[in-house]
Amino acid sequence: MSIEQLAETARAMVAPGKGIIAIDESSATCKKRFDGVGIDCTEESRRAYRELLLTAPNANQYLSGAILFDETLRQSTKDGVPFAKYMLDNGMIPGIKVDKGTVPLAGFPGELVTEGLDGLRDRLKEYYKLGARFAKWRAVITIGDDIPSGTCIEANSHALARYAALCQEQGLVPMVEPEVLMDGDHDIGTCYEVTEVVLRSLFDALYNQSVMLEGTILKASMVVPGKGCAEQATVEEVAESTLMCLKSAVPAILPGIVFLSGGQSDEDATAHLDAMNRMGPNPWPLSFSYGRAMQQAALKLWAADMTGNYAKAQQTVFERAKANGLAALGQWGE
Ligand SMILES: O=P(O)(O)OC[C@H]1O[C@](O)(COP(=O)(O)O)[C@@H](O)[C@@H]1O
Repeated sequence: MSIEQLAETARAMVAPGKGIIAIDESSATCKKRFDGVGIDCTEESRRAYRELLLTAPNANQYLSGAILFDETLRQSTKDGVPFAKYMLDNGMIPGIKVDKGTVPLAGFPGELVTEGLDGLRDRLKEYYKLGARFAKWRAVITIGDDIPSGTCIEANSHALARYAALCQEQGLVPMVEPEVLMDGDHDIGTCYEVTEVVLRSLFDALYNQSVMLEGTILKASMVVPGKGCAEQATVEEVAESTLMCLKSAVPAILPGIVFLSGGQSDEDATAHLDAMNRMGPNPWPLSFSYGRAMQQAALKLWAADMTGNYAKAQQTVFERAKANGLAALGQWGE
């Protein structure tokens, strides 16, 4: 796979006014979300829910792609069209979550490292055949007393870089996601410092593993105070801090940055993205790869009445996609 083809896919992922819907919850996370609204989590209920999200009428005007879970990439619409084919036919790029989740980092209480490198080359080969053109790996960094440690940051960066190099070898664009969690009572300054160190470490590791940045997308967390912090930040503060942090640590050659929502409200996730784009021009397109901030309204409606609310739930997916697509242009709420 040439770097030009990878770069083309990466640019298409962050095409103007478009972003990504993240529907790659592992079955355990999906169960947590379904339990929250009283839905039985079965292979078929997960399939039906993902169909609702992927086939929301006109949402593809604002969605360049979706991140799927392994199970979903192998599933089809109720009419028998494989989801990957449905997406490609509707102008959306199929992506796949390839990490195998987090485990405690031995010797470092309270810290996590992401697993999934063993056998990854062969899994990527298969995912490519199934239609995936980008792949996501999520590392989790927790802020707390004396953490994150340098060891945790380095271990996660090293794994991210190894996965990214394998993705490019197999023709998939890596979407590297080092998520700094919002859990905790730390202030926005602490989140800034940690995020900056994490990003510097990540780009250092990507460089060391010869990952081509032109064919890489960063999925970043925004710089925000911890959920338990008494002093919450304004939209402008979050946008300014996040932009400054990214500008100080992310090379300009990167084709784009997308954000995770991390537990922010739908409105906040959109407002923050919009504000950052209004503060541009920025070195890279800034867009979204939201999970909860794209889905939670639809999930609630669908849970309340699966048949009666089906169209309404799909309409909210369209509305969330449109709002975030406009925010990616800095034109939300005009
Ligand atoms: O815990 P899991 O199953 O890996 O899922 C974590 C989720 O976090 C994300 O990376 C970001 O989602 P949010 O926007 O809801 O924070 C999703 O892509 C993914 O589904």
